[in-house]
Amino acid sequence: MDDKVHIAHPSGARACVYLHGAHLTSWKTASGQEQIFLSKEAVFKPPKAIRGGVPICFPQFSDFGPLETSHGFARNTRWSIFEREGDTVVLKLTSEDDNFLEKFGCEDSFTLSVRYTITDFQLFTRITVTNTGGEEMAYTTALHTYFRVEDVTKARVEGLYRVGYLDSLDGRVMKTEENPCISISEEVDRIYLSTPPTVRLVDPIGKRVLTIEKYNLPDIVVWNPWVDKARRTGDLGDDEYKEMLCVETGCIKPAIKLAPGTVWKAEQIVTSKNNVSIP
Ligand SMILES: O=P(O)(O)OC[C@H]1O[C@H](O)[C@H](O)[C@@H](O)[C@@H]1O
Repeated sequence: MDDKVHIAHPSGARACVYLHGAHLTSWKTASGQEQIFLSKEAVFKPPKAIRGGVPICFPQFSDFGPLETSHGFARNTRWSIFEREGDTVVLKLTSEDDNFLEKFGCEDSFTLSVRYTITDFQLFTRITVTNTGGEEMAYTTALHTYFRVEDVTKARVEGLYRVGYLDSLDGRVMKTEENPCISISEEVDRIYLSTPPTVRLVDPIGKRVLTIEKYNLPDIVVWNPWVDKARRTGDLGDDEYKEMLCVETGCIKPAIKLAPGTVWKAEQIVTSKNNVSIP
């Protein structure tokens, strides 16, 4: 059975999603430009998560939850195809698919689905969680998107000015963003809380502006491993940190609490403007 799904839009836009993790590894807009970073050293062998693309962190982001598996197990597990049509694919993972209790200590009963749709210059992602059990379910989640940038030292994230963040490199103490534009010149690992509905990633050398809109995903992680962490990360090339910037939309703090039988939905819409001249 094939382990990946290709979706296409009549404009020429294309995307590729692996069943392993429902992991989007490539998104090319109608201009042909790749928007997503995927490490040349990525390992496509479960249970290892794929380095790059869009890992889905569920039912926990990092260690924000009771599980020992960082970022949860959805990214390490094979999903099934629920729907597939032209520009859209919907993948599903349910707690009945695998023994998540024995393997990861997860007691919840749930259905998780992710829908990807592409248009000429947009990528729509919708996550739906249904609590199919009899107890309240608590979880944290994120779309851990590795955006491709031509030169991370010239890239910037806009829209987080004056937003509070937990600095994961400084004991997760709360700080406030003092810069209207966040630029990267060292390792950065921050969880911005209660962020505005739209942020922008500007990549001047790649001549592109990505607008990230989101619903029900209040938090944003900005991560770049920089030199030392890239060297320590086995499935990332030593210099590849220059070509990537993670801007991860999520629900991290506080955790979501989902009553039995209820449904939670969240969406992210990324619009990429290509071939723009940026000063
Ligand atoms: O190496 P991974 O488990 O894929 O995690 C990669 C990164 O994910 C997030 O961005 C976290 O904030 C980082 O602390 C972590 O290093």
